[in-house]
Amino acid sequence: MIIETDNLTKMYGKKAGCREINLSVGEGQIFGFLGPNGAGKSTLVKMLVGLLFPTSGTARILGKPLGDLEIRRKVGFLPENFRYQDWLTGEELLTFHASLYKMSRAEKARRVPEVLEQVGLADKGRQKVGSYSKGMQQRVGLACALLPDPELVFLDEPTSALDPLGRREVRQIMVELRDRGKTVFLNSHLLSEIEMICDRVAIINKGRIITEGALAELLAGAVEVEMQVEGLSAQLLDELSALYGSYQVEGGLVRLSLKNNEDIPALAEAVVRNGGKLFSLNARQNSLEDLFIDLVKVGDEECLQ
Ligand SMILES: Nc1ncnc2c1ncn2[C@@H]1O[C@H](COP(=O)(O)OP(=O)(O)OP(=O)(O)O)[C@@H](O)[C@H]1O
Repeated sequence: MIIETDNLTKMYGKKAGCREINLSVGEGQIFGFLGPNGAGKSTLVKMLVGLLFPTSGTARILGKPLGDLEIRRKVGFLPENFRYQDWLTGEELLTFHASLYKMSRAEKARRVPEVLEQVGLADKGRQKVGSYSKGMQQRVGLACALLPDPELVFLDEPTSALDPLGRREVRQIMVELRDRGKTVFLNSHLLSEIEMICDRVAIINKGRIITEGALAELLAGAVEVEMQVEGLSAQLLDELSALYGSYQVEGGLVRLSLKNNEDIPALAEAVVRNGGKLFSLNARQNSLEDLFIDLVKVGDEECLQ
């Protein structure tokens, strides 16, 4: 495992940053870490990159305990609130970060132009960071994170300042990293972005992980169906109720939820067998946004009880 945490907890005085986090992130995947504002995402990432000490619990990164210096050289990090030295040029900033990574002179000379190219700033390296747009500053931050060709890279909202084209380019960079066997730990509020590229996700709310798994499996459940049916008999409605629990009828439209796509043929068959005329059937798979809102809402309601 590339990241393994065991009951990792951070308390800020009496307030929890995150509690009893047990996560495993495997090699060569893009792992999406999401949660509402103040849920504990940055707290966890800061502990994993060594900026905060856990209050209790342990974690291993690339097989070594937190704080191992050799491992830190193999880890990249783009923080959420990036702010770099305005007076340095892009090249100078990267050269400084390369020194922090203890790169040799030759390595610096090779990697700095490479990462500038990778993030689309090849012709801006001699320009002062203070004159960069917000999107360019985010790109140079990403370049810092990619500098050591990391085995594991933490990206906290890496596309928040980028235009749609820039977002696509950064997604492409993340996918390329994964294709080269690297692991990307991605914090993002852009659920569509997470849905597009992540292999696994975890959702955190109020400091605790509330779900974790392969994205495809998490989204495999609940399919919302809307059917236009003529001839809705009591017998048909009884069967729908017996098979699928609740349903709603409005005019000739019937709406219900199925556990997954596999149940669609049986539903159509039940309508026809009970004398219904099926004019249309539209099925919509739950999106990550639906899942996120449902889970976070349930968590909040439980807290109020
Ligand atoms: N230095 C700190 N001192 C006290 N409380 C803190 C500190 N940093 C974070 N917190 C609290 O810990 C909780 C988790 O904060 P954290 O910044 O990890 O959330 P987040 O999920 O990253 O939020 P966002 O999406 O808004 O960036 C919040 O309740 C926050 O107020």
